[in-house]
Amino acid sequence: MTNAYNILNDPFLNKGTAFTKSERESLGLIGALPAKVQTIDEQATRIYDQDQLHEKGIDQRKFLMELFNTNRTLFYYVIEQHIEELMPIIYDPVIAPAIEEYSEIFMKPQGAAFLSIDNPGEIEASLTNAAGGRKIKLIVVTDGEGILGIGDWGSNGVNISVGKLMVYTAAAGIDPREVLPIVLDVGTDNQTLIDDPLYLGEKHARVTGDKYYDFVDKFVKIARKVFPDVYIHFEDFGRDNATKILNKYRKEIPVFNGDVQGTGIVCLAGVLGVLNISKQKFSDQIFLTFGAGTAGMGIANMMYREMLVEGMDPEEAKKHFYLVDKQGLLFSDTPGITPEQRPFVRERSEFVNADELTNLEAVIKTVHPTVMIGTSTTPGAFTEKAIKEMATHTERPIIFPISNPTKLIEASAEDLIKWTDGRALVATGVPSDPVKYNGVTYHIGQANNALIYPGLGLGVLASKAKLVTDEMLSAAAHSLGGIVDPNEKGASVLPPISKIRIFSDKEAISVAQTAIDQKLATPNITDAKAATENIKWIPKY
Ligand SMILES: NC(=O)c1ccc[n+]([C@@H]2O[C@H](COP(=O)([O-])OP(=O)(O)OC[C@H]3O[C@@H](n4cnc5c(N)ncnc54)[C@H](O)[C@@H]3O)[C@@H](O)[C@H]2O)c1
Ligand SMILES: O=C(O)C[C@H](O)C(=O)O
Ligand SMILES: [Mn+2]
Repeated sequence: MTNAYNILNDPFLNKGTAFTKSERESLGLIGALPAKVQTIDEQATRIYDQDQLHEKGIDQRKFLMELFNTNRTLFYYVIEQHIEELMPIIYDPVIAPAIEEYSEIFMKPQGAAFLSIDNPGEIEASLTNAAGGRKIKLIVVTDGEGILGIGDWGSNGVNISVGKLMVYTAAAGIDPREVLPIVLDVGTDNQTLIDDPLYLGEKHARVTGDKYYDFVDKFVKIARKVFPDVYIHFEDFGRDNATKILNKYRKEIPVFNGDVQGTGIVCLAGVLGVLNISKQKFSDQIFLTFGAGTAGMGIANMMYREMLVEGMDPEEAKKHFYLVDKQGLLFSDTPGITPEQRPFVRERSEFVNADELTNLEAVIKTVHPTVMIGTSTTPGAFTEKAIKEMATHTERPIIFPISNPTKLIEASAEDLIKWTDGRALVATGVPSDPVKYNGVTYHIGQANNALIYPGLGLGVLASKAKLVTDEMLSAAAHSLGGIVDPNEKGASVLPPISKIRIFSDKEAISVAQTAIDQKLATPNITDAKAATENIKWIPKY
């Protein structure tokens, strides 16, 4: 192939119409492009205008993916110029149909590595091939079992790895040449995919048990061998595996789970944001977790640790938590308690009406939560009656319905504001428009782990941290304050996506500093700010 062909088809080298006259001469591109030499701004305007012509989000996404495949610099330039508008297109919520229809709309593998449990001997070659000689520092990996709240999407789930990595670069300037999206294809229990003649993954039931864990372990070991010091972000694993896998590796290598830890950090940051507005105390809060799965328990643990950091006795702190799942309030004798739920379950003897606590409303009436977080994948579960009940016992109810995508949200921000007469402090997992109520415009924070994992990652990579500790996670959560003015009427409980570059930087520095303080950073890294600045990638030619 000619040089021109190779360059114009390499998303890391291609500048398209922005190649200058002299570059065209020296690279053998003469005549391979139209005459006009454009600036990146001119290119970006053209791309943005074209993208706007598509009515549906999924079509906008397809158009942007073409750009992603051909010119990564311009792609990120456009995304950064319009981050608030385009993040929902490249990420949640439009990522959900893009995953469901992945096999149907497949065009290019987008540089991902597809690792099949049927061929564990190919892991090393697959990683090497997908990296194509690039030095990989960050991996996002999924096994596709628990994609957002939409369940098992098998190897289609690779799109969540691709999408999460896009946010890393757009939000925190992680170098896109140093990242690798991965799917562990261990089969699928989704009959729709098995029946779909176009499905591109392995067509058999999910492999479980030892064979599954051995495969995950092989992947981790080989990835760390092929890409020394690589930071591994696990995403959208199933409820039985997510925390188990995280705990297996987190004391040995730098790993992170987006759903467990990421959601925990962003919700803690949200509650801290609320308390800045309402001037209440963290240690006075009563937490109700609705949907005590991967994310729900990640959040409960993060809040619990914050109680301990504030000096509360562990047994006393536990009393601030109530878990509600399909079975109702979770008791020590409730069938089907998970290992993660076990430390937070209650005793029936604590309640005179324990047997009645089988639905959300009854639980609210009895335990009077001040904070309620929805991670149940159950749309409409926060009913008007339940919310009004909550609001009779607390002046400023803190309510975060964060199930994704949009169709699974427990209640809309608008309803929550109306039902509580503007008293609720709300954040949602998907972006929500501001709510106008009684002359006040309420800005709704997005409690999505995307707000915080990019900054955390930048801090981990900048400090070359050996591990990701609870202290680093806590630093990440605390770093988000000070951006929103809490005294403004209708203020958001979390900073807006439009400022994500600013707060990601702040967060990264705080995380890197914690790694340095904990002696987990590489010894020659002593200045968190400089280290963070040094590794940041900026989309420019
Ligand atoms: N905003 C964010 O950053 C963020 C992060 C992670 C997950 N989430 C969302 O949270 C939801 C859950 O994700 P997960 O990974 O924890 O899934 P999961 O399957 O691990 O947990 C879901 C839990 O909800 C419970 N549940 C189901 N129906 C219920 C009902 N009717 N009442 C009470 N509980 C019920 C399940 O039994 C399970 O324990 C998803 O919609 C996901 O998109 C959001
Ligand atoms: O992907 C998201 O939007 C957040 C979260 O990781 C989820 O699984 O819902
Ligand atoms: Mn997730």
